[in-house]
Amino acid sequence: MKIAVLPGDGIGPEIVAQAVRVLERLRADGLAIEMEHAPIGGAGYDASGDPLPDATLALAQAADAVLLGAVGGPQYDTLDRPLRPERGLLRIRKALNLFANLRPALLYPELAGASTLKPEVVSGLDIMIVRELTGDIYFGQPRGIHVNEQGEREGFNTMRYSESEIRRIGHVAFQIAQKRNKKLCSVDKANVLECTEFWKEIMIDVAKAYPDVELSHMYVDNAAMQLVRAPKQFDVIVTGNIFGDILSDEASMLTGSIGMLPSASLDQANKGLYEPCHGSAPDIAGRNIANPLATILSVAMMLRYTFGLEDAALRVEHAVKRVLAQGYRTADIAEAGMEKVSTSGMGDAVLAAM
Ligand SMILES: NC(=O)C1=CN([C@@H]2O[C@H](COP(=O)(O)OP(=O)(O)OC[C@H]3O[C@@H](n4cnc5c(N)ncnc54)[C@H](O)[C@@H]3O)[C@@H](O)[C@H]2O)C=CC1
Ligand SMILES: CC(C)CC(=O)C(=O)O
Ligand SMILES: [Mg+2]
Repeated sequence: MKIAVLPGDGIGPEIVAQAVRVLERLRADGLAIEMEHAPIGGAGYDASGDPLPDATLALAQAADAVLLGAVGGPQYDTLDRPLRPERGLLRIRKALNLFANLRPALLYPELAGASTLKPEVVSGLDIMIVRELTGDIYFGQPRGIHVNEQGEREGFNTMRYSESEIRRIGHVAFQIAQKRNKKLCSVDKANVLECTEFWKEIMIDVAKAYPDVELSHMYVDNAAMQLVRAPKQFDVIVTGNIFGDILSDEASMLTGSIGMLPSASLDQANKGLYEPCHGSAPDIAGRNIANPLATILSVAMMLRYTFGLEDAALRVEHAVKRVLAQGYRTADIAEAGMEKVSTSGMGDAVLAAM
């Protein structure tokens, strides 16, 4: 199992270090895991002037799976924007054809008090957000900032989806729904945006191949509201790139913290890139206080989706559950009066629980 490890920036190296310890422990217990590190994002730019250096992309392409921390930081938010996502993060997603982004928002019962919602509203919460990851307004051309016909500067992006892009993410979502509670909600803004009107039309057509799955539709503004009103009405959500990006950050708070939300980004053959849903958190970087559990849970997703090692995935997930039951909390999930552990302290606890 060849794993490319790309820690990135900000808290990326801190949280990835804890996930690597988990992989090392699995290796010590017999799994044939090989890891190689490479820079991405600001680390790549600082090393070679490129947020996705050729050697990093080649390593990721040759690997079976990629473990990523996060990229970005205020030092790169200059006018020339050296880390424009289409040069780094979006580029690696496209190059590896990672069109299916799975973001499970699962509430560990031990964290019910850390959720922004009342325990009775969130207890038992288990939503799978299936986000299309290589299309939509994040990739659509044309895009840019130019002077328009009135002589005024304007910025513009293009929301677009081809039929085949919608169909393939639709099939992924329906197949996941089949294995769960056979309920799929497609989120769009079909009342205003032709692109998502088309999305809805194709989803309805894909549904014909899955008569056992109940397909519903919801506008994204309502979905954002329903997620905080009555989130347990959802089981599997399928949506486009930008809506999925936003709704998954929102859903993370139902589970206690964005530091709890892992993700898998998969191609057609389940080769995958695994990363927490959050960013590089520059506001807490370098202080050993970030929550590494989303990244550790991303390792569990890697074991499950790319390597088919369900037992190893469960071992990691059970260890996370155990440390939460034992009362270990990083600052983001600590309720008032609870003792807080550091990033590495949480890693120690997970390893001990394994
Ligand atoms: N996949 C990626 O690499 C992503 C990168 N970014 C980049 O990250 C940078 C910061 O972006 P933000 O909008 O601030 O989003 P962010 O997700 O990095 O942080 C938002 C808030 O959540 C907190 N947070 C995030 N992860 C946490 C963790 N593991 N433990 C505890 N608290 C955590 C942060 O401290 C911050 O208050 C930007 O440069 C952005 O472009 C943002 C999202 C995804
Ligand atoms: C470049 C952005 C699309 C990264 C992000 O916020 C995400 O994938 O969640
Ligand atoms: Mg995001």
